[in-house]
Amino acid sequence: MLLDFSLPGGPENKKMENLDPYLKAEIQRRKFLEWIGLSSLALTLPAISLPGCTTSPDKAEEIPDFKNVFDLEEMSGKVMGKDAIDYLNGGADDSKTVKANVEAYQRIQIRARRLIDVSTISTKVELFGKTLDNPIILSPVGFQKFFHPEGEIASAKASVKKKHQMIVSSVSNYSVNEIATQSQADLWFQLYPTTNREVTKKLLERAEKAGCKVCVLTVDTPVIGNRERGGTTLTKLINSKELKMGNYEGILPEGTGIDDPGLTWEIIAWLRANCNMKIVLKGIVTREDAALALEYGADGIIVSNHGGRQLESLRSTIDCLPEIVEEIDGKIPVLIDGGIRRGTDIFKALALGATAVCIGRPFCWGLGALGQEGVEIALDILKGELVRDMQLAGAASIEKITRDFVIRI
Ligand SMILES: Cc1cc2nc3c(=O)[nH]c(=O)nc-3n(C[C@H](O)[C@H](O)[C@H](O)COP(=O)(O)O)c2cc1C
Ligand SMILES: CC(C)CC(=O)C(=O)O
Repeated sequence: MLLDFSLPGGPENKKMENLDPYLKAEIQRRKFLEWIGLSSLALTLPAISLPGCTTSPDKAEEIPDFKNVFDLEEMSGKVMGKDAIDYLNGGADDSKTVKANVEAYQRIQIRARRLIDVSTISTKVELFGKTLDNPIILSPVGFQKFFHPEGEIASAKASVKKKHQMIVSSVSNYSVNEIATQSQADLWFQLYPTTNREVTKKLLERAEKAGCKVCVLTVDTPVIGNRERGGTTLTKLINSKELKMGNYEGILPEGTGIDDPGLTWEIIAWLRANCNMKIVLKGIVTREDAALALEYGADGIIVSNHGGRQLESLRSTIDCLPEIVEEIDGKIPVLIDGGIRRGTDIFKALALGATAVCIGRPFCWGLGALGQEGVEIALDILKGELVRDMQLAGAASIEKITRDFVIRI
């Protein structure tokens, strides 16, 4: 049967714990291929290979055809352990906001224009002084080794290869420095300030040393949401000796929490005084807080409800977007995440005023299914869909995707 990469210490993991991570990944891959009856593919998928394992191009057509990110979700559900699946896919309470994020996109329809030259499509966007190849960013997702042994390093390598911006979570398993060094990625850093500002300062120093120019401050996590699905998994992850939180190594005194329920808007001035990164607030869901973000000098915001994992009964993020875009009025970039599963979702978010979008679970499904290669497939699928949708809707570049392209039903 498949290897169980759920919490360390499980019966399968006992057998695996002394193995090199690459070897573990390869075994996981081979077991999976065997399980779906395509073991010959072990020789055609080149990302992680054992000595003597050769690639054979004539077998390439046998690579399973992932039509959309849901195919990756399905595959990851077969490869990963139950705890990992629940941690990844679960939300707060009854996971209604998780569903709302996805379903809300169906209440928006596209008004396509005709006879527009779409022979060349540009997906480039300008963000914080840099030109990004495309507006699809990898959201910060913690504990990625729980999904695949190569964790954040696999995701970062995929992001470099496919030219997507990646945001590293404070609670990544590999440290931001290891991820940057091994992938050569130009990363942004997501911050959970601790109650101990000296520790927070050290986290910022580590991020800056790893080359991060943008600090994404998550503002929706004064405490952790009621994660009924997966139950105690998150607490176990935070305290796990095996799946360490790389960024906190050697700096987190015993008993110091990784969230701070006392955090207020003052944190923005404190961050300004203690780092040189751009400051982006992640988790804004109202017009009022968008106004405060401007007042306190944030450089950008991400409209997010943490993928429905924090407060249940929040509106879907795409429903929150218009009032926030109106309030911000072009003064700073407004990004969005939550429920984006299709190129058309990205198109709709951009039409409603988002500068770029972030995706969480979709790239992790790829990671859980096939490691780096799976993340690459997820990114290819979403970017491919976006490009085709831009052609079909009649918008040849991102700036041409305006409000007129969508209508709410
Ligand atoms: C498994 C998992 C771990 C996450 N970890 C973090 C984190 O460490 N920091 C953070 O700001 N958001 C975290 N998030 C939230 C994501 O950044 C993002 O807001 C959310 O996944 C977007 O929704 P989507 O998964 O529907 O795309 C996490 C989400 C998931 C699914
Ligand atoms: C709360 C964090 C420790 C991790 C996280 O952001 C998440 O699991 O959603």
